[in-house]
Amino acid sequence: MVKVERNPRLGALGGPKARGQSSVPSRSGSTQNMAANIKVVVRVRPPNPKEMELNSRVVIDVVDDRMLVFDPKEEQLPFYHQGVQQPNRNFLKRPNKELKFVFDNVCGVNSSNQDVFETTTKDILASLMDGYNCSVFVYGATGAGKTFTMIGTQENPGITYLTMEHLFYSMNSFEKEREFDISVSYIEVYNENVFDLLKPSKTPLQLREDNKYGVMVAGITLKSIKTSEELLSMLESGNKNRTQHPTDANAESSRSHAVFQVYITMRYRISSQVRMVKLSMIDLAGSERASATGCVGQRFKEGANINRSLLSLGNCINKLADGGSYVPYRDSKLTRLLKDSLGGNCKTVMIANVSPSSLSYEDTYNTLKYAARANKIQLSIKKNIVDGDVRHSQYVKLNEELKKKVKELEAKLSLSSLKTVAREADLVKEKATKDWRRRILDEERSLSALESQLLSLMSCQRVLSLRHRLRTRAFSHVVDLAHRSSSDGMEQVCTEDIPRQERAAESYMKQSVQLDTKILAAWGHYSDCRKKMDILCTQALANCPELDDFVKLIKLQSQMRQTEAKDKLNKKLLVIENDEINAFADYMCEMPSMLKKLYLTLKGYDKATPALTSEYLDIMRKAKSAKAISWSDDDSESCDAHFKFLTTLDLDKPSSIPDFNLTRNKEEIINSTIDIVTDSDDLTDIENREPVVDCGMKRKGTPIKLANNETIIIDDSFEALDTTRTMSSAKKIKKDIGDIAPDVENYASVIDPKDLNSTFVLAGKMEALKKFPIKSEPIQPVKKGLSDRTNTMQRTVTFGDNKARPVKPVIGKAVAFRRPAAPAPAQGSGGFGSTLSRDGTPLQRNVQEMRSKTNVTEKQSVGFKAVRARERVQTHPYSRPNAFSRR
Ligand SMILES: Nc1ncnc2c1ncn2[C@@H]1O[C@H](COP(=O)(O)OP(=O)(O)OP(=O)(O)O)[C@@H](O)[C@H]1O
Repeated sequence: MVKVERNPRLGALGGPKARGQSSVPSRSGSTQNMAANIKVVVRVRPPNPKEMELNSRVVIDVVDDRMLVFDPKEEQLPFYHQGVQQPNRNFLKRPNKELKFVFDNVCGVNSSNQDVFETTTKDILASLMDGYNCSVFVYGATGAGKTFTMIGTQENPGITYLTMEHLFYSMNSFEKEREFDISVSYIEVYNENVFDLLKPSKTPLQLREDNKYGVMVAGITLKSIKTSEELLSMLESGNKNRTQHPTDANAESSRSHAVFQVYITMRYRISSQVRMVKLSMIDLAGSERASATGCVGQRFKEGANINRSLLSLGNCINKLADGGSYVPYRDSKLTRLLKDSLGGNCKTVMIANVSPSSLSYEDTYNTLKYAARANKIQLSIKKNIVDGDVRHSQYVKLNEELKKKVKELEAKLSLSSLKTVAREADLVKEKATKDWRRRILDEERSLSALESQLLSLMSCQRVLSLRHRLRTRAFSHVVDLAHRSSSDGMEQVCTEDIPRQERAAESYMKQSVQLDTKILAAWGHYSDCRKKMDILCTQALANCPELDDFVKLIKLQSQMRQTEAKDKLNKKLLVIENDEINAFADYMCEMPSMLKKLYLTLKGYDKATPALTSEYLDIMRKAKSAKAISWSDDDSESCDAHFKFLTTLDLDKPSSIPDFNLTRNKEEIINSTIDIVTDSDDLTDIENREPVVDCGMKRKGTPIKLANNETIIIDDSFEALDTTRTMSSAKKIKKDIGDIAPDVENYASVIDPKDLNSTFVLAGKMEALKKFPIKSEPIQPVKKGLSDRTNTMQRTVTFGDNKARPVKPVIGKAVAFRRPAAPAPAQGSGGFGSTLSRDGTPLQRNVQEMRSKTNVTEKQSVGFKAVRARERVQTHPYSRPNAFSRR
């Protein structure tokens, strides 16, 4: 069976003429696409001496200029056996393939390079001059005659020379109408490296691929030539640089693929049309079998690389012939270089060189197969024309495009510069914001430190104030107990505590003054810092409004610090108050049972009068009700000023520790004298009375610190005379009232006569004064109170000499706390806490004696009785807390 490989182009186009007709020269200047196949020409070289020597069989039978038969049937002589012709002479012999191939041209063994040129590049030269890229490459096994075909010899130049010669001839013929510019390059691909043959270098050149210009060799040398002779000498020198080594198959075997390229620029003189075309002429290295070439070492490696690149070429041809979408051009440098020739915008001629000898049977067969496959490759080619007019219009268009692009770029640039400016502005703004933040934070740190210090001092102030309040309360109670107790032991116990309390009060005064001073100083610093901070925040917000949240946060932090400090303080106050309440609760629990015992004892002795019983029952009733817990939902408005002071930390307006006994300022106290409020005559209902509240009015039993550092306690049973007069006037008074005020002498002996603020005691003055007619001058209303000394009631007392003298009577009795300093009498000077009066007699007895001395009537002694009654009542433990709780 004969296998026939048909060229499909034949049927479709009807021969070379049909293809030539498809090439329509353009006058319009526009590019025209054209579909064409690769032109495949097979050249069969003559048998070389070796083949002839070995008498190898001829496996190529060239039928005509387009057809050949591979491995044709051999002509067999008839074989007769016993006169009978036998069908097969040699049974073991492989049957011939007898494959018929039809190509665009087949050049037989007798064909010259000129013949090959005529059938190959001469045709495509017309296309080249018409504006098409053209490509010629020779393919075949080693020693098949590729280089001979391409380059040739001196006597028989190859198609490169012939083509170029013809090209120059054509150029000359077109010289009148076109201008030509021609330059050439010559490179080789050796071991997958590209080298420049016109400028030999060991450094390989790199391939670059561009969508518009296709594959390009970077750094390639382009030589301008004017004549074919120039080309010939150039090819000669280039070939000398080409890598060639002798092999068993070829004495001058080319070990590289050589690519000769001609770049032609044609400018039409009339139309200004420009056509830029490229002619590529490629002499491939031959495929080889190691067994045939006998290559080892470097040659073997070369052969492997050659085969690899040719294999890639074969793959590309197969893919292109099959119409595959992906063609593996990038598999090798060779296929990358031939990409344009095989599948791009190029008219391509493939010359397949084969040996006619059966020694190259396989190579020839493969070459023919590849050639037949390549013949199927459909190319889409177009003219590379740039019309002169078009060029002008294109220039205009290009110019406009470029202008547009310039504008775009300028816009981008200005936008970018705007952005840069904006970014710079942002940076400046950011820096300013950061700066403000830093400044605020620095100021905040200082403010926070001062604030913490101030809060700490104020907290200390509050705690101190509370402690003092509690201490004073307890002290008052002790004093009451001491003063009213009928038990000497109790009085002794209480009075022993007095000096300590006195020292504590003094210490408190000092501490409070120190604290006030410190707070005032700290507040000054804090206030300054806060003002600075406020100014800073205002400025920051004016410059950077976005700092609003930050400033709010800073202020919030300050408020939080205050709240935390207040919480801490309140907890502390609560603990202190709680301890106090617990102590008082214990006291509360014990007292009723004791009272009950005492009452029952008295009752047992039949000493419990109805009034006493009534009082007892009343007290017990109150005790029961006091035990009951009552919840108060009163808000802070019902709290006293001291409580408010304790529980608030006002950084806007720091306040001094208010004296819950003396609400006036210290200076006022110092400059004032004392008005003593008395319970008047009837003291039986003492518990039902309103307690003395502030405004300087002193409750009985309240210790009062005088300006001369004396502390007195008020007793309501006598009148005390506060005087700012000299001692002489005091003595005068004493003289005037006689012996009814015996302790004046005693007391006066221990006070500084020069101290006009000294207070002395006129015991029993009330009774004494009653003996004398007193002319009251009710001109000015009586005003009790420490706040305004000038309003103190004044009386004119007419003493024994009938001379009226202004006297400033003070109701009550002021008894000095302080024990007289040496040379105080051993038996005591009658200060408070002593069981002795000023004259050394016990207080109770003193009273009795006073009564007897002054002959006070029973009616007049109501006051004394009242004292005793009050003593009984006020020893009741509930009386004091109750009184305080209502402040
Ligand atoms: N048509 C021909 N007429 C006369 N001699 C030829 C012809 N073709 C080839 N030869 C000779 O055959 C030998 C090998 O040819 P050539 O070097 O061209 O082979 P090649 O295919 O280029 O081999 P390689 O691939 O190894 O370079 C050369 O000596 C050459 O002169």
